[in-house]
Amino acid sequence: MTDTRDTEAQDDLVIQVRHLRNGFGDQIVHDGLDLDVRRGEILGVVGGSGTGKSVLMRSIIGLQTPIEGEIEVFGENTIGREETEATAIRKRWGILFQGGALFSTLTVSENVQVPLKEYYPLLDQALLDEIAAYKVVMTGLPPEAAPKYPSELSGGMKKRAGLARALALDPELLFLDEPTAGLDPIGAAAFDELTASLQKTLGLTVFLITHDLDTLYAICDRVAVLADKKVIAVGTIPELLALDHPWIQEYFNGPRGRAAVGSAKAHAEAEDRG
Ligand SMILES: Nc1ncnc2c1ncn2[C@@H]1O[C@H](COP(=O)(O)OP(=O)(O)OP(=O)(O)O)[C@@H](O)[C@H]1O
Repeated sequence: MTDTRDTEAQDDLVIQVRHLRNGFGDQIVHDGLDLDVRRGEILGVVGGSGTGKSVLMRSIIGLQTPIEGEIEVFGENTIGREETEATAIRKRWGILFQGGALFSTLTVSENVQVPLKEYYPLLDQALLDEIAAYKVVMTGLPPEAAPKYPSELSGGMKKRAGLARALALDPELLFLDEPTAGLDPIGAAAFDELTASLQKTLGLTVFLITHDLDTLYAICDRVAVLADKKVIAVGTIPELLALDHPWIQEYFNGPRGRAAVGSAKAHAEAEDRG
């Protein structure tokens, strides 16, 4: 995509977005947006409401056709692909949409089996049940949750069930759209820990849209900031804090930002004490 980038660094990029332009009618949401996501990182994506975080994710996963720009995932261009090629790429990622997006008429186990049946139609039912049971337990749900319907689950359990479905195909890349929204602080911290531990054990790359400062401090390797229709900065939180952009300063140094630093420090100290 860029001639100047050396091959090794490019191999290390799971997502590359260049010159992205998106809009709806007269409204331009992205204009000249660039973003790299590195293999094995948890990248937090932040920005004010309506800055186009979800539209960016939808563009990367092929649900939104950009007006202009290039997007590569796993080194493959994802825009305008033949359906069979697009399917091969889609198999390699999992998505947790805002709110979990579970099918309400299916049980948790059946929800997890949806992508398995779509991509592997010949798998027999016993194996499907077994894989679903494994994914359910892997996301910290009790095995008894598998035959339950979404309406019988708490908000946190629904998120975990959504995550189990996102992990159904053993993806390398995970998209999480506001995974802790609507969870109480304890549930949100537990979900963060789950994300971090799955990322480590499964070697995942994670694209994580969030408004949750605690999540950024607790588990994100780098943070990308969307503003002015672009990614205006990407880096670790200390790197971002060194910039004097007003939104970044207000976001990280406002009262909620300072509280998140305090809770991250307290958490680290508690871990040190064992
Ligand atoms: N299908 C659509 N049709 C028209 N406008 C849309 C559509 N999808 C998104 N938009 C507009 O694009 C802009 C960006 O939306 P998006 O949902 O990506 O924002 P966001 O940064 O994810 O916001 P939030 O943090 O509130 O979830 C908004 O102004 C939204 O109204």
